[in-house]
Amino acid sequence: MSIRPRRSVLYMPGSNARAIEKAKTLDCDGIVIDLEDAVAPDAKKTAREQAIAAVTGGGFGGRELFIRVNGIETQWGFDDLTAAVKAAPDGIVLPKVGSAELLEKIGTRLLDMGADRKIRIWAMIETPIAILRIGEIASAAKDSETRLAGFILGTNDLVKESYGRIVKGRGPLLPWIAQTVAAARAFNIQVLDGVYNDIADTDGLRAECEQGRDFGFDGKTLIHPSQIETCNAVYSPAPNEVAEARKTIAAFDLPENKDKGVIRIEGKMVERMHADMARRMVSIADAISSRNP
Ligand SMILES: CC(C)(COP(=O)(O)OP(=O)(O)OC[C@H]1O[C@@H](n2cnc3c(N)ncnc32)[C@H](O)[C@@H]1OP(=O)(O)O)[C@@H](O)C(=O)NCCC(=O)NCCSC(=O)C[C@H](O)C(=O)O
Ligand SMILES: [Mg+2]
Repeated sequence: MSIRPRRSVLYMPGSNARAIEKAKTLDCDGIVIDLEDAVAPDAKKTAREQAIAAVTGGGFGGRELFIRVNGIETQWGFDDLTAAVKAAPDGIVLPKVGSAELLEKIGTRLLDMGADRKIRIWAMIETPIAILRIGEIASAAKDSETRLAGFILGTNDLVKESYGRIVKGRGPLLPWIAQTVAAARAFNIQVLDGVYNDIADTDGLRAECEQGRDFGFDGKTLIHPSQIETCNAVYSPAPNEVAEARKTIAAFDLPENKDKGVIRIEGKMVERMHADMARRMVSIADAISSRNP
């Protein structure tokens, strides 16, 4: 089982050259250079040029590199996509995806452009229509030409579009969060949680990271370097959890347990599915410790 850590994925505006440069030194697993909502209309062209120069220039080590383009229907979308394809980041993030057809259309366009096969597509789930069609959108991953690798939740836009409010604990969003994670898992794609806007509130960030982790997210998107440490800590399996996982795997590997579906370890019932969960946890822990930032 090979897993790439995506505990912490930091956004930065493509227009902010200092932030892009600083990202090369930060302990995050991924970086999203944003051309969309964090960039004012007058700065769109500069942001695109800076994003492309940064990706092409490299220097980001093992951090996964994403460019978030403007929606393809906007005046900037097509030029952003064309430029991103040339720069060839690991992922292109599409904002406000509302249908599987859009992903198919983008997939065809990437093929026509001769885009490097390594470029994956990440769909932002941030509109009510995306929530209503979440299973259908995730099912686009069955068609490899869509290159759909994962979902990124856009909680700011979701709250805006639903006329809701951002509240501690995210009560109003929980059904949508659950739907998004379930759809991603059903079609075997990754899923990253939305951002936490209150940069100074470390306790609130920790609570939200824990909530997202417990829902099953692979990691969280972030907006400020100060959020990385907390997020990495929450999304890294704890040493005692990893030790327990290794014990579970070893127990099922014993010859006497080879044909058993369930065993008792230190007083607890453990089934083979727990061994599968343990293997996943160990893979994540190994991937984190062997990563090269
Ligand atoms: C939110 C900010 C505008 C705050 O900026 P500022 O007050 O200037 O930050 P600091 O002075 O605290 O910065 C300290 C140093 O850290 C660097 N920095 C700051 N932010 C970043 C960053 N995101 N990436 C890399 N480096 C960063 C500063 O350059 C300072 O460094 P130094 O010069 O060495 O002192 C700002 O943090 C920011 O712009 N954040 C990202 C905003 C963004 O990209 N938003 C888009 C995605 S959020 C979203 O909406 C998701 C989704 O679509 C949804 O709908 O929910
Ligand atoms: Mg958004």
